[in-house]
Amino acid sequence: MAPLVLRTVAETAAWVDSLRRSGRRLALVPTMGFLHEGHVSLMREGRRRADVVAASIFVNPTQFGPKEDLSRYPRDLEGDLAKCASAGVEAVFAPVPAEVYPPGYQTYVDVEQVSQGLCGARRPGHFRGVATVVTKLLCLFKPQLALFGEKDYQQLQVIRALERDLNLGVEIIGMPTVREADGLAMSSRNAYLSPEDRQRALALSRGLAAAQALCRSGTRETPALVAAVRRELEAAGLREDYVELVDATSLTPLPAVSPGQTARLLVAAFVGSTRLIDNQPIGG
Ligand SMILES: Nc1ncnc2c1ncn2[C@@H]1O[C@H](COP(=O)(O)OP(=O)(O)OP(=O)(O)O)[C@@H](O)[C@H]1O
Ligand SMILES: CC(C)(CO)[C@@H](O)C(=O)[O-]
Ligand code: BAL
Repeated sequence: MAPLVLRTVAETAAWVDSLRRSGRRLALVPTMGFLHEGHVSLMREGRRRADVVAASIFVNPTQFGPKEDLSRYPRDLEGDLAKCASAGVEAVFAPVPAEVYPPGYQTYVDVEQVSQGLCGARRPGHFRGVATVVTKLLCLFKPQLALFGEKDYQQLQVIRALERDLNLGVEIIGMPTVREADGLAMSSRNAYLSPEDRQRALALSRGLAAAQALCRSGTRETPALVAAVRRELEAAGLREDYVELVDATSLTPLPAVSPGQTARLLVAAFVGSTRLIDNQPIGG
């Protein structure tokens, strides 16, 4: 069935109220639209864990830097609604920016520590925008659970922190990265890639796999693991934004992967003008 499309905060609040009166458990999947199988995996898991799934489709202006791709970010509401329908989504919040940030809007959420490095360092203000809109969505929908992808690994840690620090009482579920058959992490921004760039973009997942193989064979020091990723980026002619090995929860940089440690290797790189990210657990 086609999902109910909610355009305003007032309509959404009324829908949420009636849902709460019915006692049904709600799962929320926030997105920026141009949906792919990664998003659909979150929706299906939400359907499995709750009675009702709602999604938001909102290209959030506050998380884009002044020179980033806000105006050309891919959009396809009609196609997205069809995908939501087939994933069993009951309602989709698809507001215009002024509905989320009306004149006089002045409240922002800063998650201090986990926002600092990685994408936070490379995209100043990005996680302030993400944390603000996600807090607003969680307050509006009051879901029992909300699902996010590990593809945006730092974002997931930022959202876990804000939920905990603000006592929002929402279960935050992190879901594994859905990949194309050749390993490329699915991402709405893959739509920007020419066929040649699409091939070159494989260097991100290939580099992470090479580092993991190296680690499994006993090389556990950060410089060697990072160099394994860099080799793949360089061979494909990609421009590195960062390659870092960090603790999987605090995201603080690690000098090496210690035995039994949960570490995460993260990469961001430009394929032409398109910035892509990927990550994976490493060691263990
Ligand atoms: N390949 C994926 N596997 C699992 N979850 C994903 C994947 N891609 C995105 N998600 C998750 O879907 C949610 C919405 O993400 P978003 O709409 O920004 O999609 P995106 O493909 O990450 O877009 P972008 O290309 O702008 O990074 C986020 O929680 C994100 O982590
Ligand atoms: C979580 C999110 C929907 C907030 O705008 C966005 O950052 C995304 O799509 O990952
Ligand atoms: N998927 C994270 C949203 C962004 O890059 O702005």
